[in-house]
This record gives sequence, C-alpha cells and structure tokens, in this order.
Amino acid sequence: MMLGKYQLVSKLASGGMAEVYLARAEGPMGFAKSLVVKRILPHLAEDPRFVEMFISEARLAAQLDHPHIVQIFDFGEVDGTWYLAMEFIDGLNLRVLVRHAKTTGMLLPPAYCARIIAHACDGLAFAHDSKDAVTGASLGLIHRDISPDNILLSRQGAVKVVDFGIAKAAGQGHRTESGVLKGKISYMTPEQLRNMAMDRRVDVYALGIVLYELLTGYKPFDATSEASIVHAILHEPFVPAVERRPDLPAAMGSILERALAKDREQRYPDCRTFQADLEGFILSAGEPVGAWNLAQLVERVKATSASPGAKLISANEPEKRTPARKTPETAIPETTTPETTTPETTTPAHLAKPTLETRPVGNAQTGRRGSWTGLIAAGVGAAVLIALAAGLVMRDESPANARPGVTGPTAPVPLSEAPVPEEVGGPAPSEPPTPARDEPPPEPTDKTPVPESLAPAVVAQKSLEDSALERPKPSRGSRARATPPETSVLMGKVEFRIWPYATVWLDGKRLGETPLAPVSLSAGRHTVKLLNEELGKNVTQQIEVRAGKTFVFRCNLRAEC
Ligand SMILES: Nc1ncnc2c1ncn2[C@@H]1O[C@H](COP(=O)(O)OP(=O)(O)OP(=O)(O)O)[C@@H](O)[C@H]1O
Repeated sequence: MMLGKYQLVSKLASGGMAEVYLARAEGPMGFAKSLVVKRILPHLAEDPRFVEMFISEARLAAQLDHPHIVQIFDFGEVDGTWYLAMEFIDGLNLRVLVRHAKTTGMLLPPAYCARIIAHACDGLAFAHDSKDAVTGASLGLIHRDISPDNILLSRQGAVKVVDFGIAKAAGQGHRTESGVLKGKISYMTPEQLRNMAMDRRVDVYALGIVLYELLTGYKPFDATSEASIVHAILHEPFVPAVERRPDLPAAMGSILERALAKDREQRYPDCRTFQADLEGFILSAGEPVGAWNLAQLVERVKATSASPGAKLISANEPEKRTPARKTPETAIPETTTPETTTPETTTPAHLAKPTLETRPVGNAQTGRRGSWTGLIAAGVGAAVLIALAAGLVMRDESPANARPGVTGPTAPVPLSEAPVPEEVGGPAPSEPPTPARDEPPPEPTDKTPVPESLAPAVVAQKSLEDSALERPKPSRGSRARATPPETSVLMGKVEFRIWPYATVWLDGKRLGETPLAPVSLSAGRHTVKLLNEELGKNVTQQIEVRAGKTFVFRCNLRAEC
C-alpha cells in the first residue's frame, strides 16, 4: 500500500491515536530507505483542531535532533491522511523487554536498567531544554506520555524516546470537540491528577516508573483498578522495589525513592540530575555498561522470542490501548485531593504469579489507557478525570522552565574506564565495537547475592537467566537484604563478550546465557565453555585470570572464535 511517496510494508503497531508502519521510500538509481510512517486514525483526521495541534506539535518534534530521540524526517497529508515519517528503530520497545523478562524469569541487571533510563533521561533533558531554532525562545517541551511503549531499544543498543508529536497533539485534545484523552494513568504524577501546572518533573516521575518496571517487572503500586491506582498515586507509598527483588542494591532504592517522590519538590528537579545519579550508580556497580551490552540484551530477547517453542513476542508489539475518549467537563482545584475508595477485592498484583497471562484484564497494573467511566463508578469523581485531561499540556509550565530554588542541571558523571583487559578466544567480534578501557573500575558498593552452587570459584555473578537467580517471589513486608558474599584479595574478574549469544559454563558450572554481568572469581586458570545450539557451536577454552584484573573473553561464534 502506498501513502504518498512511502510504501507501507507492514504494520508495527496500532493504537487509539495512530497506526505505525514499517515503510520504504524509494528514489532514483535503486535508492531505498526503510523508515517508519505513523498516520493518524481517520476519525481523528476529521477533527480540524486535532489536525491543527498535530501539525504544530509535529513541527516542534521535528526540531528535536538528539541521539536518544527518534528523529522525525517528514510530515504531511495524503488524501486526508496525516502522517509523520521518522527513523526506523530496529529493535524492541521496553514494554516487550519487561514482558520478556517476566515471562522467562529473567532478571535484568540493575546497571543495565540504569543505563537504559540514563539514556532516556539524556534525550528528555535535551527536549526539556530545547529552544526554537529561529527565535531562540524556550520550547518548554515536556513529553508527558513516557511509558515503556515509548522508549525503544535498537539492535545496536541505542535507546530512543519516541512519540513526541502525536502525544502532544493528543494531549491537548481534551479541548477539542472530540475530546481526546492521552496518557496512561499508571505513569501520571500526583500533580497531573490534581490538575496542577506541569513541568519536566512529570517526565522524571514517569521514567522512574519505567525504571521500577525494568528492575522488578511490576509497577510500583499494588492497585487492581483504575480508581485504586489513582488513589495509590495520590496517597499511598509505593511498594519498595527491594521487596519485589531482594538483590537490589540500596543505592538503586534511593534513586527510585527520589524519582517517584509524590511531592515534586522532593523529586529530581530534572532529568539531568536523575541521569547523574544513574550514571553514579552504574559506576558504583563496578562495570561500565554500554551500547554493546544493551545490543547483546536485545539480541538475546529477539533470539529467545523467535526460537521454536518460545512465546513469540513481537518486537514492536505495543500495549493494548483503549480508543480515544470523551473528556469530562470540570476540573478540581489545585489544592484539592480527591477522596477515593479503593476496592481491594482482587489479588494484589505483586502476589500474583509473575506472568502476564495471570493478570486480570483491565488491571491498572497493565498501565493501559484509563477507563474514565470506571473511575467515576469507583467514586474517584469527575474532578479527577478532568484533572487528568487538563493535565495533558505538553509545555513545561514551570516558571520559564526554571523553578526558583531549584538547582540547575547537573552534568552527568562520565562513565569510568575499565582496565586494559587480557583477551582470549581468537578474533574479536566484528560487531558491535568494544569500548576502550584504561583504568581499573571502582569496587562495587553493593554486591549481588551469590548462589552457593557457584562458590568458591565464582563469588559474585549476575546472570540474566541463571536459574539460581530467578525472579524472586515478591513478598510484602520482607525487607531483609541478602548478605553480601565474602571477598578475597586474590580475585579477578571475567567478562563475556559473546556474539550473538551463548550459554556459558565456568569450571563446569552453568552461569547462564549471555548477556551476563562480569563474574568475580579466584585468580588462576579456569575453563570456559560456550554453547549455542542454534548455531551448532560448542567452544571450550582455558583462561588465566589475574588478581585485580578483568579478563575479557571475546568470541564471535559466527566467526568460529
Ligand atoms: N520509529 C519507530 N521505529 C520502530 N518502532 C516504532 C517507531 N515508532 C513507534 N514504533 C512502535 O510503535 C509503537 C507505538 O508507537 P507510538 O507510541 O509512537 O504510537 P501511538 O499510537 O502514538 O501510541 P501511544 O498510544 O503510546 O501514543 C511503539 O511502542 C513501538 O513499538
């Protein structure tokens, strides 16, 4: 099917606002480029005010040129269909990643989660600070629709924030006749629910929720209906992430506390300060995490999803959305806190079996678009609904985007460089490139509990799919932290850079499948075995680990390492 000059190849996603297609643009002499075309649903295209806002917001989004924001190429209209053309991110969205982790029991290493959100912070901070190219005036943008669906992770390990254009237009839709509402309740801040003027801190909060989900597979509140989640956001403390995942370092808990503060004055003032803490966390974890690691993660998820017998997860399968809804008519005053009743008749999500399939349809934990009639029925009241609608303005409404008394952006802490590694295993993988390493990394401040079966040779390791580190059953009230493992001075580390992926054994003990976090082990000789049944590869090699050094084991299985 053609849409103007674009050939629509396949549909990637379809929501209440738009359809997203993988498309192809062709030019002379065999020129061809893959891209994504997003077109507004026909019934919205008939609303002149919606179109007007779509155009204005698309114009703004097109000005955002940043490595962590999906780039807009083109915008136009063909036969009454309005569309945006943008770069194609071949990878997956974070919703898919969270689902995959849950269904397979995979624990995402906290440093990986921090890296993903730090990059999203970087993109959003750029958007928040962006200025009009001609006038130099602040655009005062806020995304305000951040959710795992709108953060993409490419096969190359790049993190990209998407959905500025339509989100903004839709966000103002409550002022149109059709009254389009946009935004997922689970990611809304207390100030949004109270119809207070919004600023960039709503994006900080939403990113905090996404971080929480990446780490634990759950949303922060035990809410089972839209009314109860609104109540929880306004009045209840979130379930500490460590209760869902006991191996979580305390430092990460503190970051979540600040990102998810109900009082925005207690929250990170902006994405830069949030990012700075995340970068600090990655440093404290002791190993840099870069695009290479994230690329491996994507490769692993895609391979698992596509393998026979595995639950097929579409890389770009978005969360189900409800159609655009009519907007209520009234708003609550800024100071008003709506009184709500919280029905607690269903099993709290954190106690449910941790698979998506067990979730009841309509569970607010899914973060789907709000069912406003349900909210009213639950007694939240029309005021809250209007607050939700009226809160969907995309401009940063903090005074000149600079809040008095709020410290300015803090420069992100650069990643440390690791020691020059010793290498083994034949030719290094040709893709992707390996970051340079010059200095020893700092010692981890928080250590992950170690399965007894791996001691003493391996004293600390985090496997994404190690059965000994399967996702813990969430248990409210049990806040005990696991005891850190003992350390020895004669320790070194081994880091695995395996392409595309393999199951790894160290000295006969299965570590799990790559990507794997670096493993601490005693200095000396060790045996590493790699197995990739899909490729029919079985590689066994001896490595010599030196005390205080990191040994990088590289292997490109496709290149017969
Ligand atoms: N540039 C892109 N490259 C690859 N996939 C994309 C791209 N843009 C969007 N997608 C896929 O389409 C899904 C929906 O995209 P997007 O959120 O922009 O659409 P939407 O209809 O506006 O959704 P929402 O209801 O969240 O606003 C994303 O989660 C992602 O999986």
